[in-house]
Amino acid sequence: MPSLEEELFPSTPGKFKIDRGHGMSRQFHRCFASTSTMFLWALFLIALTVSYLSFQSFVDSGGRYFSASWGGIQWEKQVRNSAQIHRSGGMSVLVTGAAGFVGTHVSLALKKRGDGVVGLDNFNNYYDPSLKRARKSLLNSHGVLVVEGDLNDAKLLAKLFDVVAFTHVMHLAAQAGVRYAMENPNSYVHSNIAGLVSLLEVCKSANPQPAIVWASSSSVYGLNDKVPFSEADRTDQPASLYAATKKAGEEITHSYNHIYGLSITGLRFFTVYGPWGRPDMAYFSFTRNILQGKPITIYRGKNRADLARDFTYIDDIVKGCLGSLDTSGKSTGTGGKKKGNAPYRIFNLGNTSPVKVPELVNILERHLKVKAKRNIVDMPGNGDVPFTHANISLARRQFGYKPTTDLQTGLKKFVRWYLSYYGYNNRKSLQ
Ligand SMILES: O=C(O)[C@H]1O[C@H](OP(=O)(O)OP(=O)(O)OC[C@H]2O[C@@H](n3ccc(=O)[nH]c3=O)[C@H](O)[C@@H]2O)[C@H](O)[C@@H](O)[C@H]1O
Repeated sequence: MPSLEEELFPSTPGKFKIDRGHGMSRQFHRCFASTSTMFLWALFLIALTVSYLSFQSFVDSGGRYFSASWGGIQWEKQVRNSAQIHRSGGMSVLVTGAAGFVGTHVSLALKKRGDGVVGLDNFNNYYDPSLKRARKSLLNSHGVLVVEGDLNDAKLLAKLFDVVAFTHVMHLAAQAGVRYAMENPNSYVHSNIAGLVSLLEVCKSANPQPAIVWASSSSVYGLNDKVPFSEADRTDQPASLYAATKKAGEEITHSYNHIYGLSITGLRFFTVYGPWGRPDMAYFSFTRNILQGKPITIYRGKNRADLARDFTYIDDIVKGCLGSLDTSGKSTGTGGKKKGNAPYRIFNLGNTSPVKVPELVNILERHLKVKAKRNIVDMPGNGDVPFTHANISLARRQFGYKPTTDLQTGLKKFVRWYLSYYGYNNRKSLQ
């Protein structure tokens, strides 16, 4: 006896048996056959649509399945735990760039005083990612989860805001470095422009909207030669693409403040240094080279003038970041709609006492007890500015910002950390 399927879809058309003797029955049979065919086709199409949709959602969440590590009930639980507030009046903060230099220190300080902290970092290889992994371990050991992901992953950002109603965002993720912008300009656009906008888009739609404090840079003063640099000074002459993207960030955040009522605070950091610092920065790479007996290149400005920086110790910067978070004021919008004016602030966070680069090297030599092999060259046209010097009175007035660590003291702490981190303390002599 043929099955229903065989009856409807005979293997060869010739096998289809037609009963010529019974017209009614033949019509009925034809009608039945075509209804069943349509039914099966419909089933087939539904199945096709369902499998297409589930494949699509699988691909959409590809970031999760293919490249990294977020999503799922367990992950959400970890995010919630990390964001848990342990003091009255505390905040829950999303720290972007948490495995970076400033991000690590700020995350630890927030966690230590009882705030909830969730970190986000893409662990790119601009500099040794193993240092970022070590910072991540440090954060984990203090109960701070660092989610691995990129600012441009809007789905991940939205998910984080679904899981936690962050009160604040401390946005420190960026492509840093002044001179590297000539090598890899697109990385600055990717992180400092596109990444910033991606973050602001999610923040503006969040309900409640968080207040945002973010890292701008002293480099926005560019060719400004009015000293010390005040927030009201001109910032329309950037000397590097890095500076230009940070300046663009100030304008972009202003537009989100204006349209959506996001509370924004931009912090112009002045050459931040200290333990767990960035290996691409001069104080760090000079230390490495001096210890390895390699020469260091010291740039010199016009007319053989030494370059100078308002080097600022990390602990002072952390105090400035926390002071900014504490006084940020609320965003006013909900669901992407502005409900009133929100604060828009910009502060210098510097040390107010510039030091010439050769003097920085003198201090390192004393702490390391090793002479540097100095190679002094005229500053190439690489985006550097001759000097920086912060006026910090605005931050002092607003939240009592007062740096207390001079370069001599700060570098001593950095060198102690460096020797211990890279294992020099266990060796008989410095190499
Ligand atoms: O305040 C900022 O907004 C920026 O600070 C930092 O930039 P810079 O002030 O340029 O720091 P850094 O590279 O340590 O060079 C220090 C000095 O050493 C000189 N320098 C540098 C390298 C070298 O080989 N030789 C040399 O003389 C160099 O010419 C300069 O005079 C951050 O990197 C940047 O991300 C941003 O945050």
